[in-house]
Amino acid sequence: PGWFSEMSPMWPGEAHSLKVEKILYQGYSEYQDVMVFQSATYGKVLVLDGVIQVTERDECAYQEMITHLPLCSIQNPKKVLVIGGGDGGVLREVSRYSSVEQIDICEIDKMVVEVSKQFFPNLAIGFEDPRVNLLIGVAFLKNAPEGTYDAIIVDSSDPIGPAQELFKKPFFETVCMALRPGGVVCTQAESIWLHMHIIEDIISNCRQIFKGSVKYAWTTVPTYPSGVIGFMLCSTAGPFVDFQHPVHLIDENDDLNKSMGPLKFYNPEIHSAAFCLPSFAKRVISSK
Ligand SMILES: NCCCN[C@H]1CC[C@H](NCCCN)CC1
Repeated sequence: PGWFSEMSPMWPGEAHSLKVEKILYQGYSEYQDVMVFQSATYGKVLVLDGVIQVTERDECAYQEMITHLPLCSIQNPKKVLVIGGGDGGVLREVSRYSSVEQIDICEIDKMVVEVSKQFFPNLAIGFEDPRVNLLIGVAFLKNAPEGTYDAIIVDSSDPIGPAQELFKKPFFETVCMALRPGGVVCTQAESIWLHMHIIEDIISNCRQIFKGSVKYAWTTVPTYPSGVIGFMLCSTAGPFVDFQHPVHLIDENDDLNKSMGPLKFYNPEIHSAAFCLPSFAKRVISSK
């Protein structure tokens, strides 16, 4: 009945709208307002504090890129940590790797997990993998184990709200300590059309903390404001990581991948292309 418009001070003067067929859930967790609606053309939509998180139609772009950009850049990831990601989509993508032995996920809001399990079975399937350990809350981050993870994926919402700490320097230091030498992190890194200042801050923090590679990639997600979303890819000191040329090819015929269904978005060419930037962004990002 009507339209949902995504308005926010984070993208002033613009709003992406989706035609609503039916509101399926509305609730308040201890951290944020949670809503799910059936849209006319993008499937079900998850909204937190008025901000679109995932839609069934285009979530593949975000979940596949934020996961495979880091994991295809290293050999044989074994231990993976997901921060945020309570909808389960990133877990689904991480579970495609037979080399992975342990997937820890640290999500602040258990309502996101419960709502995803109820309304987004194709994302929550990620929680069914026996390698997954779900930790609710932030305590884990306060004393994350050092030098443990091959890869950390920070699948966060935006700087205004519960995820604001995940965009600050101390958090990047915690992530760096939790990684093994040559380990990689991939974070949700906003939009080059909307947030060049946020991106500049993230880049300068990351260049100070991560002594390996620091690269920015981006992709298209129609239902995120400005239609694009970026990723910050960093590696710690140790074995060199060339993010722009994947060293691992996902084998779509192995059992794990078959059970997750074919990749809808990610492929090796779009992996490399994701690091090509328009001049206005390249000028800022490469110079930092
Ligand atoms: N697993 C999906 C989690 C969703 N991540 C974020 C949801 C909010 C979205 N705002 C985009 C704001 C403009 N860059 C960024 C991705």
